[in-house]
Amino acid sequence: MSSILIIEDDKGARMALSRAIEKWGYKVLQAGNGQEGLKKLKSKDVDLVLSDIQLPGINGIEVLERIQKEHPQVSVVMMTAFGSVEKAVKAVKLGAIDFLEKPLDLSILKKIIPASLQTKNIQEDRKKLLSEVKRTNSFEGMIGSGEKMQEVFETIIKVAPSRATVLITGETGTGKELVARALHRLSNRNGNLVTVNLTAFPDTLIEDELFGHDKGAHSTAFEDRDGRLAEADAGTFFLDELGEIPLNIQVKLLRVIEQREFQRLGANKTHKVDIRFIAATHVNLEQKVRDGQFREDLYYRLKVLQIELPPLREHREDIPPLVQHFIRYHSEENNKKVDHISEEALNLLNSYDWPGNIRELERAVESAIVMCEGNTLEPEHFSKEIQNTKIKGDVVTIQVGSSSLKEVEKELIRCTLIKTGGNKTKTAKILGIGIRTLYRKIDEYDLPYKNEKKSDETE
Ligand SMILES: Nc1ncnc2c1ncn2[C@@H]1O[C@H](COP(=O)(O)OP(=O)(O)OP(=O)(O)O)[C@@H](O)[C@H]1O
Repeated sequence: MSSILIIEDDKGARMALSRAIEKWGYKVLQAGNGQEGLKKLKSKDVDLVLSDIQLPGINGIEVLERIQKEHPQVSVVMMTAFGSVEKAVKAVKLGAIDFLEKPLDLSILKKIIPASLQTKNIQEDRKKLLSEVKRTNSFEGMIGSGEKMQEVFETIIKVAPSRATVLITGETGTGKELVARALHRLSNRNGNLVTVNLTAFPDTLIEDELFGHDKGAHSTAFEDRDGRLAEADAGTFFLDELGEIPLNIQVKLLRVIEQREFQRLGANKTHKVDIRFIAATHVNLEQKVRDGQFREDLYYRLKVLQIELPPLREHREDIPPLVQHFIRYHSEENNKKVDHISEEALNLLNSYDWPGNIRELERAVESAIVMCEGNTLEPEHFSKEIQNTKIKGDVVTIQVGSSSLKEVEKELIRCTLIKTGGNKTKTAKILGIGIRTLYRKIDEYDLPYKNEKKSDETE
Protein backbone atom coordinates (compact mmCIF):
# COMPACT_ATOMS: atom_id res chain seq x y z
CA MET A 1 0.00 0.00 0.00
CA SER A 2 1.46 3.36 -1.01
CA SER A 3 1.80 5.93 1.72
CA ILE A 4 1.10 9.61 1.40
CA LEU A 5 2.31 12.32 3.75
CA ILE A 6 0.07 15.38 4.07
CA ILE A 7 1.78 18.54 5.28
CA GLU A 8 -0.90 21.11 6.11
CA ASP A 9 -1.19 23.47 9.07
CA ASP A 10 -4.98 23.78 8.97
CA LYS A 11 -6.02 20.84 11.12
CA GLY A 12 -9.59 20.63 9.85
CA ALA A 13 -8.49 20.62 6.21
CA ARG A 14 -5.75 18.08 6.96
CA MET A 15 -8.12 15.68 8.70
CA ALA A 16 -10.73 15.93 5.94
CA LEU A 17 -8.11 15.34 3.28
CA SER A 18 -6.66 12.46 5.20
CA ARG A 19 -10.05 10.74 5.49
CA ALA A 20 -10.72 11.11 1.77
CA ILE A 21 -7.33 9.72 0.78
CA GLU A 22 -7.60 6.80 3.20
CA LYS A 23 -10.94 5.92 1.65
CA TRP A 24 -9.21 5.60 -1.73
CA GLY A 25 -6.99 2.90 -0.25
CA TYR A 26 -3.77 4.69 0.67
CA LYS A 27 -1.92 4.85 3.95
CA VAL A 28 -1.83 8.44 5.22
CA LEU A 29 0.69 10.23 7.46
CA GLN A 30 0.11 13.76 8.69
CA ALA A 31 2.24 16.73 9.67
CA GLY A 32 1.15 20.18 10.80
CA ASN A 33 4.26 21.99 9.61
CA GLY A 34 7.37 21.62 7.46
CA GLN A 35 9.75 20.53 10.25
CA GLU A 36 7.44 17.79 11.41
CA GLY A 37 6.95 16.67 7.81
CA LEU A 38 10.68 16.41 7.15
CA LYS A 39 11.11 14.47 10.38
CA LYS A 40 8.41 11.97 9.37
CA LEU A 41 10.08 11.54 5.98
CA LYS A 42 13.28 10.46 7.74
CA SER A 43 11.64 7.85 9.92
CA LYS A 44 8.82 6.49 7.73
CA ASP A 45 8.44 5.13 4.24
CA VAL A 46 6.70 7.77 2.16
CA ASP A 47 5.89 7.55 -1.55
CA LEU A 48 4.23 10.90 -2.10
CA VAL A 49 4.08 14.20 -0.25
CA LEU A 50 1.10 16.48 -0.51
CA SER A 51 2.22 19.80 0.93
CA ASP A 52 0.68 23.21 1.37
CA ILE A 53 2.81 26.05 -0.01
CA GLN A 54 1.93 28.45 2.78
CA LEU A 55 3.24 26.90 5.98
CA PRO A 56 4.36 28.36 9.30
CA GLY A 57 8.12 28.06 9.89
CA ILE A 58 9.78 26.45 6.88
CA ASN A 59 7.52 27.31 3.93
CA GLY A 60 6.32 24.82 1.35
CA ILE A 61 8.91 25.80 -1.26
CA GLU A 62 11.76 25.16 1.20
CA VAL A 63 10.16 21.85 2.19
CA LEU A 64 10.11 20.93 -1.50
CA GLU A 65 13.76 21.82 -1.92
CA ARG A 66 14.78 19.82 1.14
CA ILE A 67 12.79 16.78 -0.02
CA GLN A 68 14.46 16.95 -3.40
CA LYS A 69 17.89 17.00 -1.82
CA GLU A 70 17.32 14.52 0.96
CA HIS A 71 14.68 12.19 -0.51
CA PRO A 72 14.93 12.52 -4.29
CA GLN A 73 12.83 9.39 -4.83
CA VAL A 74 9.75 11.02 -3.25
CA SER A 75 7.32 12.92 -5.52
CA VAL A 76 5.79 16.15 -4.24
CA VAL A 77 2.43 17.69 -5.12
CA MET A 78 1.83 21.24 -3.83
CA MET A 79 -1.42 22.75 -2.64
CA THR A 80 -1.89 26.45 -3.10
CA ALA A 81 -4.46 29.12 -2.32
CA PHE A 82 -6.79 29.99 -5.19
CA GLY A 83 -5.25 32.75 -7.28
CA SER A 84 -1.63 32.17 -6.27
CA VAL A 85 -0.72 30.19 -9.34
CA GLU A 86 2.62 32.00 -9.58
CA LYS A 87 3.94 30.33 -6.44
CA ALA A 88 2.65 26.99 -7.64
CA VAL A 89 4.40 27.37 -10.98
CA LYS A 90 7.60 28.28 -9.18
CA ALA A 91 7.25 25.01 -7.27
CA VAL A 92 6.73 23.08 -10.51
CA LYS A 93 9.83 24.68 -12.01
CA LEU A 94 11.72 23.62 -8.92
CA GLY A 95 10.61 20.03 -9.37
CA ALA A 96 7.16 19.56 -7.79
CA ILE A 97 5.30 17.07 -9.89
CA ASP A 98 2.04 19.01 -9.89
CA PHE A 99 -0.07 21.46 -7.93
CA LEU A 100 -3.68 21.87 -6.89
CA GLU A 101 -5.52 25.05 -6.12
CA LYS A 102 -7.66 25.36 -3.00
CA PRO A 103 -10.45 24.62 -2.37
CA LEU A 104 -9.23 21.22 -3.48
CA ASP A 105 -11.18 19.42 -6.15
CA LEU A 106 -11.11 15.87 -4.79
CA SER A 107 -12.01 14.30 -8.14
CA ILE A 108 -8.84 15.81 -9.60
CA LEU A 109 -6.73 14.85 -6.59
CA LYS A 110 -7.97 11.29 -6.98
CA LYS A 111 -6.52 11.26 -10.50
CA ILE A 112 -3.30 13.04 -9.63
CA ILE A 113 -2.29 10.64 -6.85
CA PRO A 114 -1.90 7.45 -8.92
CA ALA A 115 -0.25 9.42 -11.75
CA SER A 116 2.25 10.95 -9.31
CA LEU A 117 2.96 7.61 -7.67
CA GLN A 118 3.86 6.17 -11.04
CA THR A 119 6.50 8.80 -11.53
CA LYS A 120 8.98 7.23 -9.13
CA ASN A 121 12.46 8.67 -8.97
CA ILE A 122 11.41 11.65 -10.95
CA GLN A 123 14.58 13.57 -10.16
CA GLU A 124 16.72 10.69 -11.42
CA ASP A 125 14.64 10.37 -14.59
CA ARG A 126 14.85 14.09 -15.22
CA LYS A 127 18.60 14.09 -14.78
CA LYS A 128 19.00 11.16 -17.17
CA LEU A 129 16.78 12.81 -19.75
CA LEU A 130 18.64 16.10 -19.44
CA SER A 131 22.05 14.53 -19.93
CA GLU A 132 20.67 12.62 -22.93
CA VAL A 133 19.40 15.91 -24.38
CA LYS A 134 22.80 17.53 -23.82
CA ARG A 135 24.62 14.62 -25.40
CA THR A 136 22.45 14.34 -28.50
CA ASN A 137 21.43 18.00 -28.85
CA SER A 138 17.96 16.80 -29.68
CA PHE A 139 14.73 16.21 -27.83
CA GLU A 140 11.37 14.86 -28.96
CA GLY A 141 12.12 15.48 -32.64
CA MET A 142 13.55 18.93 -31.99
CA ILE A 143 17.13 19.89 -32.66
CA GLY A 144 18.80 22.39 -30.39
CA SER A 145 22.41 22.59 -29.28
CA GLY A 146 22.50 26.27 -28.33
CA GLU A 147 21.93 27.62 -24.86
CA LYS A 148 18.45 29.01 -25.63
CA MET A 149 17.05 25.78 -27.03
CA GLN A 150 18.64 23.72 -24.27
CA GLU A 151 16.86 25.97 -21.77
CA VAL A 152 13.57 25.36 -23.58
CA PHE A 153 14.12 21.59 -23.42
CA GLU A 154 14.96 21.80 -19.72
CA THR A 155 11.76 23.73 -18.97
CA ILE A 156 9.67 21.22 -20.91
CA ILE A 157 11.17 18.33 -18.95
CA LYS A 158 10.46 20.07 -15.66
CA VAL A 159 6.91 21.27 -16.24
CA ALA A 160 5.51 18.54 -18.49
CA PRO A 161 4.12 16.25 -15.75
CA SER A 162 2.10 19.02 -14.06
CA ARG A 163 -1.21 20.47 -15.18
CA ALA A 164 0.24 23.98 -15.20
CA THR A 165 -1.07 26.04 -18.10
CA VAL A 166 1.71 26.92 -20.53
CA LEU A 167 1.94 29.84 -22.93
CA ILE A 168 4.30 29.22 -25.84
CA THR A 169 5.44 32.34 -27.63
CA GLY A 170 7.68 32.85 -30.62
CA GLU A 171 7.67 33.99 -34.22
CA THR A 172 6.05 31.86 -36.86
CA GLY A 173 7.88 28.61 -37.65
CA THR A 174 9.96 28.51 -34.46
CA GLY A 175 8.57 25.17 -33.29
CA LYS A 176 5.68 26.10 -30.98
CA GLU A 177 3.57 23.15 -32.05
CA LEU A 178 6.47 20.75 -31.52
CA VAL A 179 6.86 22.08 -27.98
CA ALA A 180 3.14 21.54 -27.30
CA ARG A 181 3.43 17.96 -28.53
CA ALA A 182 6.48 17.32 -26.37
CA LEU A 183 4.67 18.71 -23.30
CA HIS A 184 1.76 16.38 -23.92
CA ARG A 185 3.89 13.33 -24.61
CA LEU A 186 5.94 13.79 -21.46
CA SER A 187 2.91 14.52 -19.32
CA ASN A 188 1.85 10.85 -19.07
CA ARG A 189 -1.72 12.03 -19.46
CA ASN A 190 -3.95 9.29 -20.80
CA GLY A 191 -6.25 11.51 -22.85
CA ASN A 192 -5.78 13.03 -26.28
CA LEU A 193 -3.83 16.01 -27.47
CA VAL A 194 -6.52 18.16 -29.05
CA THR A 195 -5.13 20.95 -31.24
CA VAL A 196 -7.47 23.78 -32.07
CA ASN A 197 -6.80 26.74 -34.34
CA LEU A 198 -9.79 29.02 -34.26
CA THR A 199 -8.59 31.46 -36.93
CA ALA A 200 -10.37 29.39 -39.55
CA PHE A 201 -13.74 29.62 -37.77
CA PRO A 202 -16.35 32.35 -38.17
CA ASP A 203 -17.09 33.99 -34.78
CA THR A 204 -20.55 32.45 -34.65
CA LEU A 205 -19.17 28.91 -34.73
CA ILE A 206 -16.28 29.28 -32.31
CA GLU A 207 -18.35 28.62 -29.20
CA ASP A 208 -19.98 25.63 -30.80
CA GLU A 209 -16.60 24.22 -31.75
CA LEU A 210 -15.18 24.68 -28.25
CA PHE A 211 -18.10 23.84 -26.00
CA GLY A 212 -20.39 21.68 -28.15
CA HIS A 213 -24.16 21.96 -27.93
CA ASP A 214 -27.34 20.25 -26.77
CA LYS A 215 -29.96 19.35 -29.30
CA GLY A 216 -32.02 22.43 -30.25
CA ALA A 217 -29.47 24.97 -28.94
CA HIS A 218 -29.54 26.69 -32.34
CA SER A 219 -31.02 26.15 -35.76
CA THR A 220 -28.42 23.56 -36.86
CA ALA A 221 -28.11 21.73 -33.52
CA PHE A 222 -30.00 18.61 -34.60
CA GLU A 223 -28.46 16.43 -31.93
CA ASP A 224 -26.26 16.66 -28.84
CA ARG A 225 -22.64 17.20 -29.78
CA ASP A 226 -19.43 17.34 -27.74
CA GLY A 227 -17.07 20.23 -28.36
CA ARG A 228 -13.29 20.06 -28.63
CA LEU A 229 -12.85 20.77 -24.91
CA ALA A 230 -14.71 17.59 -24.00
CA GLU A 231 -12.44 15.66 -26.39
CA ALA A 232 -9.44 16.86 -24.41
CA ASP A 233 -10.72 15.53 -21.07
CA ALA A 234 -7.88 13.73 -19.27
CA GLY A 235 -5.57 15.03 -21.95
CA THR A 236 -4.17 18.28 -23.32
CA PHE A 237 -5.96 21.11 -25.09
CA PHE A 238 -3.62 23.03 -27.37
CA LEU A 239 -4.99 26.35 -28.52
CA ASP A 240 -2.91 27.60 -31.41
CA GLU A 241 -2.99 31.30 -32.41
CA LEU A 242 -4.49 32.35 -29.12
CA GLY A 243 -4.05 36.04 -29.97
CA GLU A 244 -6.80 35.83 -32.61
CA ILE A 245 -9.59 34.78 -30.24
CA PRO A 246 -12.52 37.21 -29.90
CA LEU A 247 -12.92 38.95 -26.52
CA ASN A 248 -16.25 37.31 -25.62
CA ILE A 249 -14.67 33.86 -25.99
CA GLN A 250 -11.64 34.90 -23.96
CA VAL A 251 -13.86 35.40 -20.87
CA LYS A 252 -15.31 31.94 -21.26
CA LEU A 253 -11.91 30.39 -21.76
CA LEU A 254 -10.59 32.00 -18.61
CA ARG A 255 -13.40 30.40 -16.69
CA VAL A 256 -12.61 26.97 -18.11
CA ILE A 257 -8.93 27.39 -17.32
CA GLU A 258 -9.58 28.53 -13.75
CA GLN A 259 -12.43 26.26 -12.81
CA ARG A 260 -12.06 23.47 -15.31
CA GLU A 261 -15.73 23.37 -16.09
CA PHE A 262 -18.02 24.55 -18.88
CA GLN A 263 -21.50 24.16 -20.29
CA ARG A 264 -22.49 23.10 -23.76
CA LEU A 265 -24.53 25.66 -25.74
CA GLY A 266 -28.18 25.39 -24.78
CA ALA A 267 -27.45 23.24 -21.72
CA ASN A 268 -27.77 23.83 -18.01
CA LYS A 269 -25.57 20.96 -16.95
CA THR A 270 -21.98 21.83 -16.07
CA HIS A 271 -19.24 19.52 -17.35
CA LYS A 272 -16.20 19.04 -15.13
CA VAL A 273 -13.06 18.35 -17.10
CA ASP A 274 -9.49 17.47 -16.26
CA ILE A 275 -7.64 19.34 -18.97
CA ARG A 276 -4.12 20.64 -19.35
CA PHE A 277 -4.13 23.89 -21.31
CA ILE A 278 -1.40 24.96 -23.65
CA ALA A 279 -1.71 28.08 -25.76
CA ALA A 280 0.56 29.46 -28.45
CA THR A 281 0.85 32.80 -30.11
CA HIS A 282 3.20 34.60 -32.46
CA VAL A 283 1.75 38.04 -31.70
CA ASN A 284 2.75 40.38 -28.93
CA LEU A 285 -0.04 39.81 -26.41
CA GLU A 286 1.12 42.62 -24.17
CA GLN A 287 0.53 45.05 -27.02
CA LYS A 288 -2.88 43.48 -27.66
CA VAL A 289 -3.75 43.99 -23.98
CA ARG A 290 -2.75 47.65 -24.29
CA ASP A 291 -4.89 47.98 -27.43
CA GLY A 292 -7.87 46.47 -25.61
CA GLN A 293 -7.98 43.43 -27.89
CA PHE A 294 -6.87 40.88 -25.34
CA ARG A 295 -8.13 40.48 -21.78
CA GLU A 296 -5.55 41.39 -19.20
CA ASP A 297 -6.77 38.77 -16.67
CA LEU A 298 -6.42 35.97 -19.22
CA TYR A 299 -2.99 37.22 -20.26
CA TYR A 300 -1.72 37.26 -16.66
CA ARG A 301 -3.21 33.83 -16.00
CA LEU A 302 -1.39 32.42 -19.01
CA LYS A 303 1.95 34.14 -18.87
CA VAL A 304 2.85 32.66 -15.48
CA LEU A 305 4.53 29.82 -17.27
CA GLN A 306 5.82 31.01 -20.58
CA ILE A 307 8.12 29.15 -22.94
CA GLU A 308 9.68 31.57 -25.34
CA LEU A 309 11.10 30.14 -28.53
CA PRO A 310 13.93 32.19 -29.98
CA PRO A 311 13.91 33.20 -33.64
CA LEU A 312 16.37 31.12 -35.65
CA ARG A 313 18.65 34.14 -36.25
CA GLU A 314 19.27 34.17 -32.50
CA HIS A 315 20.46 30.57 -32.37
CA ARG A 316 22.40 30.24 -35.57
CA GLU A 317 24.61 27.55 -34.04
CA ASP A 318 21.63 25.23 -34.59
CA ILE A 319 21.52 25.84 -38.34
CA PRO A 320 24.14 23.19 -39.29
CA PRO A 321 22.62 20.38 -37.18
CA LEU A 322 19.12 21.35 -38.36
CA VAL A 323 20.31 21.25 -41.96
CA GLN A 324 21.80 17.78 -41.41
CA HIS A 325 18.57 16.65 -39.78
CA PHE A 326 16.44 17.93 -42.68
CA ILE A 327 18.83 16.48 -45.28
CA ARG A 328 18.51 13.04 -43.72
CA TYR A 329 14.74 13.26 -43.46
CA HIS A 330 13.82 14.82 -46.80
CA SER A 331 16.41 12.93 -48.81
CA GLU A 332 14.78 9.70 -47.73
CA GLU A 333 11.25 11.07 -48.16
CA ASN A 334 12.04 12.13 -51.73
CA ASN A 335 14.07 9.03 -52.64
CA LYS A 336 17.21 11.07 -53.17
CA LYS A 337 20.88 10.32 -52.51
CA VAL A 338 21.70 13.71 -50.99
CA ASP A 339 23.73 13.36 -47.80
CA HIS A 340 26.03 16.41 -47.80
CA ILE A 341 26.03 20.18 -48.03
CA SER A 342 29.03 22.12 -49.35
CA GLU A 343 30.79 24.56 -47.04
CA GLU A 344 29.88 27.42 -49.36
CA ALA A 345 26.17 26.55 -49.28
CA LEU A 346 26.21 26.08 -45.51
CA ASN A 347 27.87 29.48 -45.08
CA LEU A 348 24.97 31.03 -46.97
CA LEU A 349 22.40 29.26 -44.79
CA ASN A 350 24.35 30.27 -41.67
CA SER A 351 24.16 33.91 -42.75
CA TYR A 352 20.62 34.23 -44.13
CA ASP A 353 18.13 35.90 -41.76
CA TRP A 354 15.32 33.29 -41.83
CA PRO A 355 12.21 35.44 -41.26
CA GLY A 356 10.15 32.23 -41.50
CA ASN A 357 12.50 30.57 -39.00
CA ILE A 358 12.94 26.78 -38.83
CA ARG A 359 9.96 26.12 -41.11
CA GLU A 360 11.56 28.28 -43.81
CA LEU A 361 14.91 26.53 -43.36
CA GLU A 362 13.23 23.15 -43.66
CA ARG A 363 11.41 24.17 -46.86
CA ALA A 364 14.65 25.60 -48.30
CA VAL A 365 16.53 22.36 -47.65
CA GLU A 366 13.68 20.24 -48.96
CA SER A 367 13.39 22.12 -52.23
CA ALA A 368 17.18 22.15 -52.63
CA ILE A 369 17.14 18.36 -52.27
CA VAL A 370 14.51 18.11 -54.99
CA MET A 371 16.69 20.28 -57.27
CA CYS A 372 19.90 18.37 -56.54
CA GLU A 373 20.96 15.53 -58.87
CA GLY A 374 24.08 14.45 -56.98
CA ASN A 375 24.74 13.88 -53.29
CA THR A 376 25.86 17.37 -52.20
CA LEU A 377 23.76 20.50 -51.83
CA GLU A 378 25.44 23.51 -53.48
CA PRO A 379 24.48 27.21 -53.48
CA GLU A 380 22.76 26.90 -56.88
CA HIS A 381 20.20 24.51 -55.41
CA PHE A 382 18.85 27.28 -53.19
CA SER A 383 16.70 30.31 -54.04
CA LYS A 384 18.24 33.50 -55.45
CA GLU A 385 17.46 35.26 -52.19
CA ILE A 386 19.58 32.79 -50.24
CA GLN A 387 22.32 32.74 -52.88
CA ASN A 388 22.59 36.52 -52.63
CA THR A 389 23.01 36.50 -48.86
CA LYS A 390 26.03 38.32 -47.52
CA ILE A 391 28.17 35.90 -45.53
CA LYS A 392 28.14 36.84 -41.84
CA GLY A 393 30.04 35.61 -38.89
CA ASP A 394 33.39 37.10 -39.88
CA VAL A 395 33.33 39.83 -37.29
CA VAL A 396 33.65 39.37 -33.54
CA THR A 397 32.48 42.36 -31.53
CA ILE A 398 34.77 43.33 -28.69
CA GLN A 399 33.72 45.98 -26.20
CA VAL A 400 37.02 47.65 -25.38
CA GLY A 401 36.87 48.67 -21.75
CA SER A 402 34.41 46.01 -20.68
CA SER A 403 35.39 42.71 -22.35
CA SER A 404 37.76 40.42 -20.52
CA LEU A 405 40.37 38.34 -22.35
CA LYS A 406 38.34 35.25 -21.50
CA GLU A 407 35.17 36.73 -23.00
CA VAL A 408 37.00 37.60 -26.20
CA GLU A 409 38.48 34.11 -26.39
CA LYS A 410 35.06 32.54 -25.81
CA GLU A 411 33.39 34.68 -28.48
CA LEU A 412 36.14 34.03 -31.02
CA ILE A 413 35.92 30.27 -30.51
CA ARG A 414 32.12 30.38 -30.67
CA CYS A 415 32.05 32.33 -33.94
CA THR A 416 34.75 30.17 -35.53
CA LEU A 417 32.83 27.03 -34.57
CA ILE A 418 29.68 28.44 -36.17
CA LYS A 419 31.59 29.44 -39.30
CA THR A 420 33.02 25.94 -39.72
CA GLY A 421 29.64 24.37 -38.98
CA GLY A 422 31.05 22.82 -35.81
CA ASN A 423 34.04 21.18 -37.47
CA LYS A 424 36.52 21.01 -34.61
CA THR A 425 39.58 20.09 -36.65
CA LYS A 426 39.07 23.10 -38.91
CA THR A 427 38.27 25.36 -35.97
CA ALA A 428 41.42 24.34 -34.11
CA LYS A 429 43.49 24.87 -37.24
CA ILE A 430 42.08 28.36 -37.87
CA LEU A 431 42.65 29.32 -34.23
CA GLY A 432 46.13 27.83 -34.19
CA ILE A 433 45.53 25.60 -31.18
CA GLY A 434 45.58 21.84 -30.64
CA ILE A 435 42.31 19.96 -30.90
CA ARG A 436 42.46 18.82 -27.29
CA THR A 437 42.87 22.41 -26.13
CA LEU A 438 39.82 23.28 -28.24
CA TYR A 439 37.74 20.52 -26.65
CA ARG A 440 38.83 21.67 -23.21
CA LYS A 441 37.82 25.27 -23.97
CA ILE A 442 34.49 24.21 -25.50
CA ASP A 443 33.80 22.40 -22.27
CA GLU A 444 35.03 25.21 -20.06
CA TYR A 445 32.96 27.87 -21.86
CA ASP A 446 29.98 25.59 -22.45
CA LEU A 447 30.03 26.38 -26.15
CA PRO A 448 27.81 25.03 -28.94
CA TYR A 449 28.72 21.67 -30.51
CA LYS A 450 30.00 20.64 -27.09
CA ASN A 451 28.36 17.27 -27.19
CA GLU A 452 28.61 16.52 -30.85
CA LYS A 453 30.43 13.32 -31.71
CA LYS A 454 34.11 13.62 -32.34
CA SER A 455 34.20 12.09 -35.83
CA ASP A 456 36.15 15.03 -37.19
CA GLU A 457 38.92 14.69 -34.62
CA THR A 458 41.98 13.80 -36.58
CA GLU A 459 44.84 14.51 -34.25
N1 LIG B 1 13.83 22.56 -33.07
C1 LIG B 1 13.37 21.99 -34.19
N2 LIG B 1 13.98 20.92 -34.71
C2 LIG B 1 13.55 20.35 -35.84
N3 LIG B 1 12.49 20.79 -36.56
C3 LIG B 1 11.83 21.84 -36.09
C4 LIG B 1 12.22 22.50 -34.88
N4 LIG B 1 11.38 23.52 -34.66
C5 LIG B 1 10.50 23.51 -35.68
N5 LIG B 1 10.75 22.51 -36.54
C6 LIG B 1 10.02 22.21 -37.77
O1 LIG B 1 9.65 23.48 -38.35
C7 LIG B 1 8.30 23.45 -38.81
C8 LIG B 1 7.48 24.50 -38.07
O2 LIG B 1 7.32 24.13 -36.71
P1 LIG B 1 5.99 24.44 -35.89
O3 LIG B 1 4.79 24.20 -36.74
O4 LIG B 1 6.08 23.73 -34.59
O5 LIG B 1 6.16 26.01 -35.69
P2 LIG B 1 5.16 27.07 -35.06
O6 LIG B 1 5.99 27.98 -34.24
O7 LIG B 1 4.04 26.35 -34.39
O8 LIG B 1 4.64 27.85 -36.34
P3 LIG B 1 3.33 28.79 -36.51
O9 LIG B 1 3.47 29.94 -35.57
O10 LIG B 1 3.44 29.25 -37.92
O11 LIG B 1 2.15 27.91 -36.24
C9 LIG B 1 7.78 22.04 -38.60
O12 LIG B 1 7.92 21.30 -39.78
C10 LIG B 1 8.69 21.49 -37.51
O13 LIG B 1 8.83 20.09 -37.63
